[in-house]
Amino acid sequence: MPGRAILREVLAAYQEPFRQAILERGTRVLILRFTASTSDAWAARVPAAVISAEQKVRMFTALGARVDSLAIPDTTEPGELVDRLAAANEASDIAAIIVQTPPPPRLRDALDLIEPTKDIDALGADSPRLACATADGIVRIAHPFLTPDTDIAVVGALGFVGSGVVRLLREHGHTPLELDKGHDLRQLRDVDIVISTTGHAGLLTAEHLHTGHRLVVDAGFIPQPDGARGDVDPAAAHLPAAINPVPGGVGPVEMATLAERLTVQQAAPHLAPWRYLPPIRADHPVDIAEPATLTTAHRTVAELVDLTPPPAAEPASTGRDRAAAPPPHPAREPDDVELERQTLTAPSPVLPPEAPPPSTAADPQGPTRTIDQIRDTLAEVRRALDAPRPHRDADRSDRALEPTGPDRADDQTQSPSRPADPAPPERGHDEGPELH
Ligand SMILES: NC(=O)C1=CN([C@@H]2O[C@H](COP(=O)(O)OP(=O)(O)OC[C@H]3O[C@@H](n4cnc5c(N)ncnc54)[C@H](OP(=O)(O)O)[C@@H]3O)[C@@H](O)[C@H]2O)C=CC1
Ligand SMILES: Nc1nc(=O)c2c([nH]1)NC[C@@H]1CN(c3ccc(C(=O)N[C@@H](CCC(=O)O)C(=O)O)cc3)C=[N+]21
Repeated sequence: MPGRAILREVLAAYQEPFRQAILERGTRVLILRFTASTSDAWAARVPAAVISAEQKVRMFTALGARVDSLAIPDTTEPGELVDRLAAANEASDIAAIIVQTPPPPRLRDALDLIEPTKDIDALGADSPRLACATADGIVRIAHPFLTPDTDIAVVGALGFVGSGVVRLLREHGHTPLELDKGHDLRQLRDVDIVISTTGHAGLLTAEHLHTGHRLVVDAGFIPQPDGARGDVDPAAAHLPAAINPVPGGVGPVEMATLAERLTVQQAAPHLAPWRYLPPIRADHPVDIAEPATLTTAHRTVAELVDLTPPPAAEPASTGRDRAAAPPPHPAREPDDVELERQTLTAPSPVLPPEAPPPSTAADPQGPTRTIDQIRDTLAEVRRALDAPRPHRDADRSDRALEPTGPDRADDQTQSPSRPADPAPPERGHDEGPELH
């Protein structure tokens, strides 16, 4: 799952039509995080919050928003935080307020005061959104892999991200197995899809994962001196048929979802949700941002879900004969994996705004219907891509993230504790196209 390519493509699609409008509105976003005065379990979460805040600054700036990125001490009095949030609620040019989680426990309740219309990451009790942007992105990635009878497990199901994933899956008609601390994680062996959101580096090993897993979404992001880790033990990451990398997976996907949330709210209320389509067939090439970003083992969806083989009349013009593809579950040979072009819908206004992604979850027609729906979507995407789109130039992905507007991002108290990034606080709003 090429998270960075997804983010580039989503931003490229939003910038050309909407960036100017967002600039002209003077849209502001407040990002608030806490610095650590201790070295306990809560403080261990701060580096991920720092990195994530930086990514949000870059992404919102690229969209044309002005970002106030503020770090305040974890010793801040609740009343001070309440005052800051109240001021931001009142400020008519502040469109969105994001407080980096987890907050210090004694400040948690203040998040419920965020004005619901500005709560684009579903932090407060009254947020109109069902789940945070990360959970939303995870479920979009998993969606093409889901059929009504798919068994899904969410690990870390009681947490900020995991609980959102559970809510969204339920809304799609699924009943995930919910696992959290104290549960026997070997139950994961019995499901088709694993979504892991614990933040416990290397938790899932070959004891839990195997070649029958169609998809593992690893949402863990644990910065370490030699780079970020996920929940999946790197020694077991080759086992599932599809798995996202960390970094380069869920993080950028979250940014793409947040970008959509702000764009919809500020400039494009009828914008269709961006969608992710894994490769279907080699003879259905769909445009892609950057195949070189692929770092994951991929199979076609036809191999990943229990599908009847495609009609014999379908030509397999390139690559392997899909109709002869093996069933999904037997142990995979190393040479049974091929890197294929990933597909992403044009998330832009060229797509009909009224069309939500086809839901396969509660479809009584079963898996065959799934592939039909995906084919329909692909046809739609191809039509969209055929339309003239100036920003789809060869070099558009390099231009996509260049913040060309004013950059008020101003992270006032960058944490010195970030282990993965020795770069100075000024790092990056003009350092290049990567949101990394
Ligand atoms: N875009 C991205 O890439 C994002 C990544 N993240 C990452 O996702 C991870 C989780 O974040 P968040 O949801 O905010 O964290 P939370 O602390 O809210 O949730 C984590 C959940 O996992 C549980 N858990 C911890 N260890 C285990 C274990 N060994 N077995 C089973 N369950 C366990 C926790 O239980 P308990 O509370 O009892 O410890 C908790 O319920 C972090 O690494 C975070 O950095 C988060 C947001 C976005
Ligand atoms: N209210 C709130 N919402 C969050 O979504 C939230 C949060 N608080 N607190 C902290 C966690 C962590 N998190 C990440 C987001 C993006 C990357 C990301 O983009 N990472 C890059 C790597 C960046 C780098 O290493 O410099 C990648 O995976 O490619 C990582 C981590 C969101 N979180």
